[in-house]
Amino acid sequence: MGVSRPFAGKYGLSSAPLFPPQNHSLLPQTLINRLLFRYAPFRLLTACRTVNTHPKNVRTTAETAALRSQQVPILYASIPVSLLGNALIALILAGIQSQVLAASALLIWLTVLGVALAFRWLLLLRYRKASQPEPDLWLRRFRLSMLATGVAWGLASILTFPVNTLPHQAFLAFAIAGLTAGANTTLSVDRQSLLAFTLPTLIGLITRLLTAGTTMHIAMAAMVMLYLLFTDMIARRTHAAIVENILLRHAGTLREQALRSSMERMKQAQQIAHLGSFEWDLRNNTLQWSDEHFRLWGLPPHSTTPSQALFLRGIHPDDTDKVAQTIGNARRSRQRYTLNHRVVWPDGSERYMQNRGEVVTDTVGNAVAIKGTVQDITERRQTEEDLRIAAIAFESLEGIVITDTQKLILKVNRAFTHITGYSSAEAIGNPLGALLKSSYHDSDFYRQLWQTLDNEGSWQGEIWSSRKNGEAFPAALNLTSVTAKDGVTSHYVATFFDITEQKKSAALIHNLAFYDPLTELPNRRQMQDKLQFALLAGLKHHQHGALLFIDLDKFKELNDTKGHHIGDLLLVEIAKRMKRCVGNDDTVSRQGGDEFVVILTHLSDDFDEATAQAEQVAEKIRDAINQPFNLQGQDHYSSTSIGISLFRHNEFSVDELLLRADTAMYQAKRCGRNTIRFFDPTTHAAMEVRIGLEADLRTALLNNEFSLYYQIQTLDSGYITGAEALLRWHHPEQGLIAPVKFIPLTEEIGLITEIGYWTLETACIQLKAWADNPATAHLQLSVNVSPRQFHQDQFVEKVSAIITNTGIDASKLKLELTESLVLDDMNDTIKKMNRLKKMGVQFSLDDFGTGYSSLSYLTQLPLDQLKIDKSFVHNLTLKNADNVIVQTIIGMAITLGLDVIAEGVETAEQAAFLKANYCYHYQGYLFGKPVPLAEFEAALADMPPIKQD
Ligand SMILES: Nc1nc2c(ncn2[C@@H]2O[C@H](COP(=O)(O)O[C@H]3[C@@H](O)[C@H](n4cnc5c(=O)[nH]c(N)nc54)O[C@@H]3COP(=O)(O)O)[C@@H](O)[C@H]2O)c(=O)[nH]1
Repeated sequence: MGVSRPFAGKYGLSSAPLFPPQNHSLLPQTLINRLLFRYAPFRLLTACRTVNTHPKNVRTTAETAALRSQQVPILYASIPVSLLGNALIALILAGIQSQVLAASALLIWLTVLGVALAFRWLLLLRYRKASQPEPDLWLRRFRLSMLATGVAWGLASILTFPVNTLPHQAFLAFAIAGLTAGANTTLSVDRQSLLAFTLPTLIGLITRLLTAGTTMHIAMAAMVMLYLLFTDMIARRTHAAIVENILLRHAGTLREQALRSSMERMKQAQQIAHLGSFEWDLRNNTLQWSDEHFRLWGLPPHSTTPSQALFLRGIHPDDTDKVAQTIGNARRSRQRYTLNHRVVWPDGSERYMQNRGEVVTDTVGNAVAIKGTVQDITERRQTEEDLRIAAIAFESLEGIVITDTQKLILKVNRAFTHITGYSSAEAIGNPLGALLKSSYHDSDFYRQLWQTLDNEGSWQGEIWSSRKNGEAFPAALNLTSVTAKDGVTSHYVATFFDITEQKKSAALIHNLAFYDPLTELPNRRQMQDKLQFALLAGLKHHQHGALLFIDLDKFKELNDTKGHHIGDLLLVEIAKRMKRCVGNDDTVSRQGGDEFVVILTHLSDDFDEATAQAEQVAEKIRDAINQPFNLQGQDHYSSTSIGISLFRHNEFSVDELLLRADTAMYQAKRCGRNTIRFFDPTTHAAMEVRIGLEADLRTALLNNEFSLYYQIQTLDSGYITGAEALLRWHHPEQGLIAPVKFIPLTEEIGLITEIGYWTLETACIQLKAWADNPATAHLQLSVNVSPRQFHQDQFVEKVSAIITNTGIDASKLKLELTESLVLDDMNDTIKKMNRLKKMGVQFSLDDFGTGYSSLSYLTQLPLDQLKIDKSFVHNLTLKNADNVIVQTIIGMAITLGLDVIAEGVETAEQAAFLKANYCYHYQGYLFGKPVPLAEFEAALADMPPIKQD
């Protein structure tokens, strides 16, 4: 089978016959070849399977398949018409031939033909039913059916050939010629089918004509053969044209499909690459956009007609000028351009585009179009940005190491080199584990580290690593495994900081927080922690511990006289000596100032023995501190007061213990310093009361809880000369509290000055009130002054201010001073008294007789009165010694020209004795107890003053 030359050339097919004749010059041989090779029934039946391997006549399998798929339906579609034609011709032929032939012969032939046609009919039915008919198979079946039909028609020439009637013979030949002519048109789509039909049909006729033997018959046979030859030639041309047509259509379809799929692929590729294309025809200002271009502008493909306005509308306003300028320049210069700009989608989101274009020119160089592409580079930009940030981050101050899955180093950053000393080249390829190794951790540590990393994907912690120079350094390390999308670990990343400085700072902070910077001893906080530990867990069962509260005696004086730097030197030396006095398990701490606390642990189970042990250590400390100190070349002697409190497992809280030791220390101070005292519960109770009172006292003045009571001072005649103002504290819970219970405390805590001025001012206000009333204008008021208040620098000024402010007659104010006050600093006392004296203030020496009571100092003081202490008055007439003392005091007063008053006069006998001994001025319960103002004034009214002679 061949195809036409042009077609074959175009499609690589050959028009050469499948079995070309070997020698064209030999006509009989050619004929034989044709008959044997080209027209042999066997050849016909197998032709569709034959593969032509001739290089110039190669038809692709696809083309063959396409040909088959076109041929078979055409052939089967021709069956109904063909059957009808066959049946009609057969019946007409049988009708005509029956005139001259036996019916039996015709019947046989008709039956044979009927079977062949029925076979074709059934074949058609089965073909129609086949869901996916296999073209080769159905073609072979078709050809077989045509061969059967051809044989049946060939038999017609043998069985229905009338021997004697030429017209009937001619009719037969005419019918067969018509039949084959019809087949030539319907079967030329497949030459094999055509030949399968025509050859047996005509060979039957030719054979019958030749066997008739007449010249006419031989001529007819020759004519039939010529007919066969020419119809075959026509059939070949028709067939070639049909095949070419089919293959052309097939090739066209293929090209179209290829083009379509190529277009589709390009569209997909553009969509995947976010690459749109455009063409701008400058002559008519029209734009063509690809689907993707629309999408890049945030629009559905071809939802609108692309235009310059649409293009510019999509550009970010800030980029419009740049875009217009770049494209304008390209248009003028005919140059290609590339520019990046933003596009704002209708929903407001922004995308980054890369726009490339080139100018198309006509033959004379005029710009006629701009073609180009637009690509969404938002993700790429983001990735580039991420990479840039990652690169910056990689070069952070943190050491970074990236390893492969074998934990072999792939990459390190500059900080890594800076910290470890290893260059990138030295590190890469080495195991990370080797870098992390140091003698600070055992193998278990590293095993757990890698295990945690493998199991949990990360490890964080502090690790000691080594630098290149062998120096170990602490690092805060973070190990993380990097997993790919499939969850498989692809890398490990180690980030670390050198925390050497942090560690140093932390140690410094710790020292500052827990140690006293001067002595380097544990400070109060650490002492409390240690004490807490000793109480909870530090002591074995039943074992005792002891807390020593140590306060230096007169340290303030050293500080004040020699300066703080000398005081600091002493504290440092004392800390050293103390440390030498205790065991390794014991703690010496500095509380602040000159206070130290020592915790002794592991003392005996036996209380007495533990007491002895603690006392022994305390004495050792006291003795050590009693040794002279050399402070900048000068000897200094110091002493301490030590309070001790013993404790056992969790018996007391830290605060309780400290309070106990402090109380004991306070006791030691009161016992004359350089003393050791153990905590005594009685003292403690007193201390607790004292502490409570102290707290209350601090708010008493503010809360107006103080008042003055007044006690009459009278002459023997009953003339009331005045009163002594005595302070009273109305405690909100405890009621009235006597001065003996709180005055000493106010002196200790320094509140006495403030309270003293309140007393003085209140008394002066009262004096002024009395002065304004003629009935009381003569009254004097005695006010007690505490030593601390009197020795205050501003005492005189303050008293003066009160006198001035209240507007009293200063001579009506009598300040009572004690002997101890006066003797404490005689010079200062005399100066102050003289200054006040000049204002008119009077002075009485209180509690006289209980102290020094020396004439020598009395003469130096500007006194007005001596007040005989009530302790002597109490035993008057009962105790001769007191009688003598009182008589002596009265004598001294008379000698010095001073007034004398006796206090504590409770009985008439006492008053009589005093009067008999020339003391005419009294104060005591006999005349009146200290009472509130109203009572005092009522008593005044009841006891009208008796005029003195
Ligand atoms: N610095 C200040 N000291 C003050 C002030 N007010 C009082 N005091 C001192 O408190 C001490 C006790 O005083 P008080 O309890 O008020 O006792 C006084 C009298 O009540 C008591 N007195 C007087 N007469 C008798 C008596 O016949 N019998 C007796 N048993 N006691 C009597 O004497 C105290 C007065 O003493 P004195 O001041 O020494 O004259 C006492 O030391 C007060 O000084 C104050 O405001 N400031």
